[in-house]
Amino acid sequence: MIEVHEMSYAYPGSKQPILQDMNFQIGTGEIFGLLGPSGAGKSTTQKVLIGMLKDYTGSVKVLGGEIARSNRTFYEKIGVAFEFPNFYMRLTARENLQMFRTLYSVPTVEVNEALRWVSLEDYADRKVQDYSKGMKMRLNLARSLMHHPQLLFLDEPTSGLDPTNAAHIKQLMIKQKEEGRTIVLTTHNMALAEQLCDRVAFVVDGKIRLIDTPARLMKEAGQTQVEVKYAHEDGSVKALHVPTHELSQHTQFHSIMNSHELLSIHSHEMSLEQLFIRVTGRALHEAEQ
Ligand SMILES: Nc1ncnc2c1ncn2[C@@H]1O[C@H](COP(=O)(O)OP(=O)(O)OP(=O)(O)O)[C@@H](O)[C@H]1O
Repeated sequence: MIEVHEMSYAYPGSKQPILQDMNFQIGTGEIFGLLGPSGAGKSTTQKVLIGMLKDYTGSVKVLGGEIARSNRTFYEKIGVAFEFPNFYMRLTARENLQMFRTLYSVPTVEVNEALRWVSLEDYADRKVQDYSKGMKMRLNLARSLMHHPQLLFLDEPTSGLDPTNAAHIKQLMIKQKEEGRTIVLTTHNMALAEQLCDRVAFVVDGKIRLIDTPARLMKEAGQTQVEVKYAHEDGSVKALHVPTHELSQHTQFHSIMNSHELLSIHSHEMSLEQLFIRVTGRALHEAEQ
């Protein structure tokens, strides 16, 4: 479905390539997650994959052909929902989708049906300018699915959604996968990646550091780890996480055990998020660095 070989990309005018020597394949029916902190290059990678940025080096084959040479029919086979959708704000959701439908030469779903997919049927006749950010995102997802694309590119598909709507969108993605579609998504959200993705790629500074299934990643990094909560000198509560097998050699752990008031100790499995920090040395969200 997608084959990327030694792909690098530099934005015009920038000296350094933003993406460097990327290699990966995505199979039909897979949900593939590009995970990484802000500025890692996830969106740029997606823009190369959808043919928006064609001046890459290396090879990028999508749906059988080199993407730099793709033609209009390619866009009838893919669906794209990026974070900032381009809607006609003064038109209603229904009018917007009707307008987008006319752009396709392939069969498209009825507008009401598309709105039902994302639970917006009751707001069909409201102007998009009066939609919340989350509603616009859902409308954008409906737009990207209207023409039954084989391949979907989603940028942060659940960001900004409340838990109910996020769960609904997750179900919609699972349904798309069950119907045989391939999904490439970007996210900062490790929980989403764990729940949805068949495989994930850790992207940092424009490079892919690791690709695997969430289950295998967690098994390999695996083991359990111990979380120690202790009282810090400044009065705050601090936490330290140590893989169980490193406990006997872990100097900081021993120092805390000997010199601080311990509030709790328990063991749990390492999350994908903690694994990301271990593998890349970087946090997914700046506040955690
Ligand atoms: N049009 C552009 N021209 C020059 N540099 C750009 C352009 N767009 C993005 N960049 C730079 O490319 C790098 C990667 O950006 P990109 O948007 O791909 O990251 P990201 O991982 O998707 O981040 P986020 O999670 O915040 O969306 C950043 O350093 C960004 O500043």
